[in-house]
Amino acid sequence: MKFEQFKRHPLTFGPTPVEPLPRLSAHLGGKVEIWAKREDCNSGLAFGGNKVRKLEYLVPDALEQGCDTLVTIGGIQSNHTRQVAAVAAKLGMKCRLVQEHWVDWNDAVYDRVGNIQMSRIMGAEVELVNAGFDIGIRESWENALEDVRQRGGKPYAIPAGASDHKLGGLGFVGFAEEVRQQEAELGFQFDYIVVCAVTGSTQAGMVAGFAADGRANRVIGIDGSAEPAKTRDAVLRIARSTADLVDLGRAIEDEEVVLDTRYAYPAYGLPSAETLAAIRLSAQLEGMMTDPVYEGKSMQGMIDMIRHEEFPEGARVLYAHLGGVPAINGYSYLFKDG
Ligand SMILES: Cc1ncc(COP(=O)(O)O)c(CNC2(C(=O)O)CC2)c1O
Repeated sequence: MKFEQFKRHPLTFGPTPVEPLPRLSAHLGGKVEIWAKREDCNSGLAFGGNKVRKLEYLVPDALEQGCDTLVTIGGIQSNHTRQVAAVAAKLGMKCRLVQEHWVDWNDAVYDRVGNIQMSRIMGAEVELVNAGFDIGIRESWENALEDVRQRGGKPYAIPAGASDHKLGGLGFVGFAEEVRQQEAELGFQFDYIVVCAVTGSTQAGMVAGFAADGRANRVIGIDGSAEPAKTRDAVLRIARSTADLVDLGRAIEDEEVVLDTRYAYPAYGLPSAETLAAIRLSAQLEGMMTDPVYEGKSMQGMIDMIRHEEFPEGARVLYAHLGGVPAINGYSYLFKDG
């Protein structure tokens, strides 16, 4: 089916803005022109983010099935679970969130601020589970689905990051379509798109979407999982299934998935000194906030690649800002001195 034929339930304000980052570009030598596409400003639903764009294509399925409860999973400071809670509130549906201990981080307020705080305020049923990081299908999530059924509810199953779902890549096929329209208005094409990848369907949707004009391998994924084999497998699998779904007309080749594994250290959810430096640089030069878990690492990667001249001179690089800033409140100690 053509992408345009898929049902979309509007949850975003419309096409997300693209803006130049001239001060950051100049600070890094002025040889690469950096732009940002602001998925972090895509919706009024509890600060929005990349998952709201994905959920626009899952919601019609949930409504058609007559589901009454959105059920999903993430870490304690999951942006994804917060966005699902917001969408459930907006739709008048119940929400069950499984929040596992994905990050070995002991900030005093880590489980009381930011994303999980908002999810609770929005009325989600938040269940803390003592299990470690894994982007795969979890028993805790399957138990939650069954518990909702046992209580007479009709759950809609949303896996981590809304990624391992038949419709999970569609939102970011739409991202690619939007970029093409914006490029036509701007009068040029972006040479590269830089995006953080963890559960995979954001990059996967972009790969499938940009494959339409031969740019699949211009989507530079920056691994944030620190388990890159799992993330890469997910991106490739979801890109291939999404390409089939939208009748791309060809298979996505393995080498069309570009995932840079250099920047996820020391672990998922834990920033390095270089991540913190990237967060501060973007904030102080462009007033653009990023986060210690996801966008701080993709910003770190983009900055490092530019400093090492890994992009050709004159390249236009589009940085996909996917949201994530609410989690920064759980890392307050790291910024106590600015
Ligand atoms: C702000 C932000 N930026 C990038 C990503 C990575 O996206 P994918 O999971 O689609 O690869 C997330 C994901 N977050 C997860 C979550 O539980 O919040 C799915 C892991 C994100 O929240």
